Amino acid sequence: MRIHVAGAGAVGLLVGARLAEAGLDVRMITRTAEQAAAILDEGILLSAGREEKVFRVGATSIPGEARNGGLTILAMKSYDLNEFLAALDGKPGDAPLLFVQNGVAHLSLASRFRDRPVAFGTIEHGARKTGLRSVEHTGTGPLRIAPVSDDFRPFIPLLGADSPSFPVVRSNEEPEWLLLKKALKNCMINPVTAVAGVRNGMLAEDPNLGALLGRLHAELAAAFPETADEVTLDEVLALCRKTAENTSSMLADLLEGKRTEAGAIMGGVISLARERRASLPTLAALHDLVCSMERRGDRLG
Ligand SMILES: NC(=O)C1=CN([C@@H]2O[C@H](COP(=O)(O)OP(=O)(O)OC[C@H]3O[C@@H](n4cnc5c(N)ncnc54)[C@H](OP(=O)(O)O)[C@@H]3O)[C@@H](O)[C@H]2O)C=CC1
Ligand SMILES: CC(C)(CO)C(=O)C(=O)O
Repeated sequence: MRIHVAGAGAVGLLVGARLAEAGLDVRMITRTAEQAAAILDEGILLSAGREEKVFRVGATSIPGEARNGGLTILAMKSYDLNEFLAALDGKPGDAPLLFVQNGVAHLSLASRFRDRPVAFGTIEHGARKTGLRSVEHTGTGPLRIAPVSDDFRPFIPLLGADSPSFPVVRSNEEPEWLLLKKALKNCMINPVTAVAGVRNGMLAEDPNLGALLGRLHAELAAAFPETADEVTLDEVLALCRKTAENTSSMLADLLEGKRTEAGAIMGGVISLARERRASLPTLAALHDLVCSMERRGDRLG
């Protein structure tokens, strides 16, 4: 089965390379023709520790190619989904879609594709894009996949890529629940690393940043008590250690002067808390700080 990976950033390149490593027929869908040409000519260069490997995959910059059969993994940022999905909207087709964005904002998109099998995934890998066709695997964790309907069959080919360096897990949880738990972790790790300008591992080492993480955790656990047993502070710290060398996706965006997913991750969770009449003052303050840093770019003043 052909797998299209739409969005060849940190996560897209990592996923594309690891699926190709498992022998799946991968084709990247990039935003620019320049990137598609680079990937086609030279393959994806994946580095993990001291190991470097090149994986030959297909590549195109034509979004409509995702209509031509196969399963499509959407690996762009949450705010870029709409533009890409416009190429599929209203077009008949039964090709499965897997969303792997952080945050909760994109959950509502599933209702636009009632004719297709849709699943939502969470990624606990660390990935850093280092060039048009190169990516560093900076931390291993599971790709969990939860289908919107109970039918997992369309996504079974992805289980074929399961390996110690790229665990792929079939989740029996509701997508809303899976994404909420991951979003809470991102609400702790991403803004703190972004504002402090540190890699993930520092949150498990620096006492002040650790205290801030603890405060955020207590606030989120009070607002979402049903997650308390599954999103423990120890688990969040374990994710920081597993991805110690990673710059979180939010910090990476600020460093590159790109738009962040503050709205999809923090904004989405703040809205969910508001519906329960719970307030998240620490998270709201971090949200404002990240938005201000994003707007000002790296300029002083
Ligand atoms: N980085 C990480 O360690 C992790 C990230 N995530 C999540 O994964 C998702 C992706 O993040 P990440 O890979 O870091 O983001 P990146 O910004 O590195 O990559 C996003 C990619 O999507 C491409 N893109 C944007 N619009 C389109 C389009 N219309 N068609 C095709 N490609 C498009 C961008 O292209 P261009 O560069 O040309 O604009 C870019 O290459 C996010 O939701 C993030 O929160 C989850 C776990 C870990
Ligand atoms: C898993 C983690 C925390 C890796 O940095 C991530 O999801 C992100 O950076 O957005």
